[in-house]
Amino acid sequence: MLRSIHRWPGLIAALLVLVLALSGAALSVFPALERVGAPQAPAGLSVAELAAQVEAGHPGLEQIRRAPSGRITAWWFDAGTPGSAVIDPATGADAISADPSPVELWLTNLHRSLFLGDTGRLVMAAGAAAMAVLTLSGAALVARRMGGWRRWFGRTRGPWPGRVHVELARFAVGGLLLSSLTALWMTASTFSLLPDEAVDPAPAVATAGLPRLAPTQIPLLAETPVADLRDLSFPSPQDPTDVFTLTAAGGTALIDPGTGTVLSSALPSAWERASAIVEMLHTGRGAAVLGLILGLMALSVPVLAVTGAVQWLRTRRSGMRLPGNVASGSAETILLVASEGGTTWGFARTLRDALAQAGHSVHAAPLSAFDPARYGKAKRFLILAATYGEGEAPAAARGVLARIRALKTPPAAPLAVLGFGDRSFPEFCGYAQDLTEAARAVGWAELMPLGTVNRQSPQDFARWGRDLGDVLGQPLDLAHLPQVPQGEVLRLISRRDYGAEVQAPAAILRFALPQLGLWQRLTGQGFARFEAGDLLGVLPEGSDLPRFYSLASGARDGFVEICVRRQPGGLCSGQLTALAPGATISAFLRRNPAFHPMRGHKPLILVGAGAGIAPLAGFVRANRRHRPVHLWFGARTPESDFLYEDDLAAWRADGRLSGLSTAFSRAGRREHVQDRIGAEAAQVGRLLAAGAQVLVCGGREMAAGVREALSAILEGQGQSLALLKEEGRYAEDIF
Ligand SMILES: Cc1cc2nc3c(=O)[nH]c(=O)nc-3n(C[C@H](O)[C@H](O)[C@H](O)COP(=O)(O)O)c2cc1C
Repeated sequence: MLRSIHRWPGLIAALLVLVLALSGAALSVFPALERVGAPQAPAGLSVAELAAQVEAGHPGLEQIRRAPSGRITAWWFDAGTPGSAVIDPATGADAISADPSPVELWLTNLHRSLFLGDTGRLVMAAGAAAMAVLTLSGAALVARRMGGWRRWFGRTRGPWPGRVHVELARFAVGGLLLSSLTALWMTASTFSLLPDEAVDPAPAVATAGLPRLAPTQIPLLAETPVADLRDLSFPSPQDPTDVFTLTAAGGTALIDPGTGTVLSSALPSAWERASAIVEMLHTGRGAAVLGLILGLMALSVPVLAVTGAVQWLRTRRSGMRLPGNVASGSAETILLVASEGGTTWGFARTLRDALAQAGHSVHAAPLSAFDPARYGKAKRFLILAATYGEGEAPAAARGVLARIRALKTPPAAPLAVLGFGDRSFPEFCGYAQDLTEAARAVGWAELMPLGTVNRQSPQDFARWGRDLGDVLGQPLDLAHLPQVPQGEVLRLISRRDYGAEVQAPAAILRFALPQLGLWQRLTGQGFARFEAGDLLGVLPEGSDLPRFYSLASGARDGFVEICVRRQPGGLCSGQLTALAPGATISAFLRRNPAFHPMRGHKPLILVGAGAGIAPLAGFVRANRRHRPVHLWFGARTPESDFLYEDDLAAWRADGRLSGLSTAFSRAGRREHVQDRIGAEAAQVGRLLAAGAQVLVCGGREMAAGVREALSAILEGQGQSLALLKEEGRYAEDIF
């Protein structure tokens, strides 16, 4: 609910709020410039002295006004010609032109009304209202995410768009709320919806009709310091009944020009005073530093808009929306989902529907939104969690384990965890296991022992559903039809074959990028945005289960490239390695953020064997900034299966690859890549000491050997692989 309140005004009024924020930020500079540029009155100068000095230079003086910045402007009528200037109060002489800056006028018109008069003012007021709703709902969402208002400035976790959004929001929210609420007040004032009009003094009774006194002879003008002055109007020489009108901090007075006596006066009402304060807070006129701070905060709005939109698109893309969700505070079953590719959300939907049909109220949410304080009516927690990397959390759920481990009191309602994984990975459902152990460690009661679903098996899921039904005391039929991801057609443009002579047939397959729609380009969906190391899901003919291949190219390369080793009896690898140029396949993209080089210029140690070179070759190809990259590559013989041999030589020559070490198991020294790493331990050690990140891709045995070789080197440096992993400096992509 709160999220919808935040999302919809944000999406609908985004442009309006952006115009308001950016023009407001630009306008905030003017009061500061005026404050710095305006000649200030010397201390103790009275209004009478100032008026006398200005009148000496401009006998036809009509009005003097002092702005909150201290800037004094005078208007006069000289020989039938009107004139005006900013006055230097120290001398009474003209200082600079009183004409407002055309840029400021243009910006003010844009900011107030989009140049559309009253209609524009109402539109901008709607923008300000949207901004107020956004800031209030945003503040509540930040507090919820951080685990309460008291942890407002706590550490943020999770994927970057959400993190940047929260980091910025918590600093800017106060200023944005102040700006939007004061804008609404000022609009109400403009449309006379507030009783804040200036209280005029009662009309003056007749003046004495005597000749006008000099300003210095008028007691009230002599007593009033310039610092209190707002406005002083002079009586018209042609009208003997006209008076001096002085508006100062304390109110407005009408003064008989012939006697200097106050004929009538009025104090400003509380509303008028409040409106003056609101105007000062909004415009920064009279509070230039505050204005600049508010302007800076307004500059966060474009970043908030972009990160908010990216987050929204990501959520949509990963299917994290189950319509008809019950609010977190009223649901009895809390269903939390940790997913990277989105398929677990399909299972969550089936489970939610079955539970709802059985009469349960279910709140489904991403696991990253887990917050024990929010589930007032919870009777049970169900966590569906996929596993990535090497037994790790999907990117969106990173940090949740630490939050569970830090719980002082576990939720009262018991927990069941269902892991989604693939038995071909060494850490089958490793993340679900970690969640179960963390929950047990903090004393969170178990509703059911850990369940697992291998390769999205509907049978495994149905079996777990029956067990859950037994615990709930009512049958639960979970008939889930896994959704086959929508593939796009990729056409093969070239292939390079290797390894047939050494019984390790493999091919580098290069496909043309599919045609992209405008929406895909704008949102970065599908093949619009990918990097080497991401995964290509290929749907083989005759199976609904996709097979994943690491990408050897990024979108910037302009093609989609993978390496495929033909597995004996392998359905997908058999079909792929039989493709002729011009043939097509159906495939989709899956991001794999756990296996990307970290940003920066620290060295990369790339280790791969056979077809495992694919993502590593992609990293080298993308290394246009020439960070130090050293590749250790293993194959059988240099003649048969040295994949990318020519490309590697070219990248070595142009500086994208700084070092290449090869290991051939059936030629020369007859060694494996891990042996080469051991033999070159000194160089590996130097790179590790320089902060290198290690990325390993290949078979399981090779990865185990590499781990062992690296551990030996790290031990010598007082380091460990576990430490490296913790710092995000070691990642594997194993098949
Ligand atoms: C790059 C990658 C790494 C994976 N790592 C593991 C793993 O270490 N252990 C495991 O059991 N499953 C692993 N899996 C399998 C996924 O957990 C499994 O396919 C899951 O159903 C995906 O759910 P999702 O689509 O909701 O993210 C991995 C899958 C991919 C694509």
